[in-house]
Amino acid sequence: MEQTIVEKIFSRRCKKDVFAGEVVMAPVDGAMMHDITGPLAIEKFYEMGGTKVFDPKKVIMLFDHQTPADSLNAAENQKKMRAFGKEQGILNYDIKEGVCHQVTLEKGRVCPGDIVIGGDSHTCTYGAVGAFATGVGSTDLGFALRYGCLYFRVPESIRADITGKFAKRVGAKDLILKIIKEITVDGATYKAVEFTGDTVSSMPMPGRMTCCNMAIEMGGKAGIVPPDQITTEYLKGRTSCPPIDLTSDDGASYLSRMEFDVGDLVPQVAVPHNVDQVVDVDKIAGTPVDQVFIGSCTNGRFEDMQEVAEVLGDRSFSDNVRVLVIPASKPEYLKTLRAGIIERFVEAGALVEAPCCGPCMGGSFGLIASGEVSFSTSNRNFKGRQGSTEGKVYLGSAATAAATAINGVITDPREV
Ligand SMILES: CC(C)[C@H](C(=O)O)[C@@H](O)C(=O)O
Ligand code: SF4
Repeated sequence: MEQTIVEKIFSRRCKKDVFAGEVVMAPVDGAMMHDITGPLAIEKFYEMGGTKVFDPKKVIMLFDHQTPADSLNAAENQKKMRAFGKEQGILNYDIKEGVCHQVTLEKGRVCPGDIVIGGDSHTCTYGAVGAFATGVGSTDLGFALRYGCLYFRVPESIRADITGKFAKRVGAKDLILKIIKEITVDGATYKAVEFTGDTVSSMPMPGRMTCCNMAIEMGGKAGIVPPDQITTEYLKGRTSCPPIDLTSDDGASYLSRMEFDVGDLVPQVAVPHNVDQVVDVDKIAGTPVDQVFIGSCTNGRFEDMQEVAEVLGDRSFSDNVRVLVIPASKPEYLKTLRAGIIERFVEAGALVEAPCCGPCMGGSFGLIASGEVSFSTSNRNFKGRQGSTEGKVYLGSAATAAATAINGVITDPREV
């Protein structure tokens, strides 16, 4: 019987043909843990009688959410994880590398066809390299650390066929916001969203990461892009993955198939307080903002920084806006630095911080007060997401964030 890419991955790893709807115990090829959910997973691991993790080489450990430790509690959690990493022989990237999902991919910890879990909902980002990757709770993570496997219900797939060429200043973030608007915040609950079509097959890795990252914002269990030459190029020099041919069969069964043409797509913005409340930028252009955050696992890569720099040119950011820029990882930070872009941002009035989650989830620094408005390149705008429950968060691309930071009001990046 013909299979989707996700069914193929589970069949390969379970060594038998499996299809959507089946519950299987599957081996995990990677387990990511960070400073927020890691400590509880460790507790669960011990509670289940664990002494040695299933394979220290398959555990990815780092701290990114509350870094450098912003409270005594965070410091204690990180201390606990450092000790566990040491005891178990796990390579711990600690606070030095940046946001978990960016780091996991750029360190070559995920191969096409892998099954990877992480104690974080945006683990679905790794679908960008053709892996099945999903966020799990700390109990599941603790179980996987102990046994190296986990129960999964093989998800049905929704296929998003995307065609056409993006207009200038329009890209992957606008596309995924448009898709979320169509599917809604729970329209893909426990489903895999497969991104295909000529727009995706020619999309560079950063855009694929942005799309897969936000699969969870539709309730998706996973997002996935069929691995191809772009994937191979990305993985080169990072890791050596066994060759694998992974595409869905023509007759594979999908829950639904959707088509999107990006040719006439305009910049999209998610307005408070849900990610599927998406409008064309002109509908809310002129809305004053207090803070602009450019960063996160969704849009904190060099390409995003480069686009901000292009939109900015030799101007300054608005005096009425606090502009926080946080490259997602050390290599992305260094690339931005070496291109002279960080210097430009600082001159223009931004505060550039070292790689971490920053204000993305309002757990660390850069919070907004009641009545304040944030424009953010991240992935969530729930009430209270970036500070006060009386604040508002708008989401959009790096280009739209840049234009907004220049004018101090939400601005169409094609018009600056
Ligand atoms: C802290 C963590 C559990 C959380 C997640 O799972 O996504 C965070 O990364 C987020 O973006 O809200
Ligand atoms: S950058 Fe934001 S969305 Fe990504 S892992 Fe950190 S808190 Fe979660």
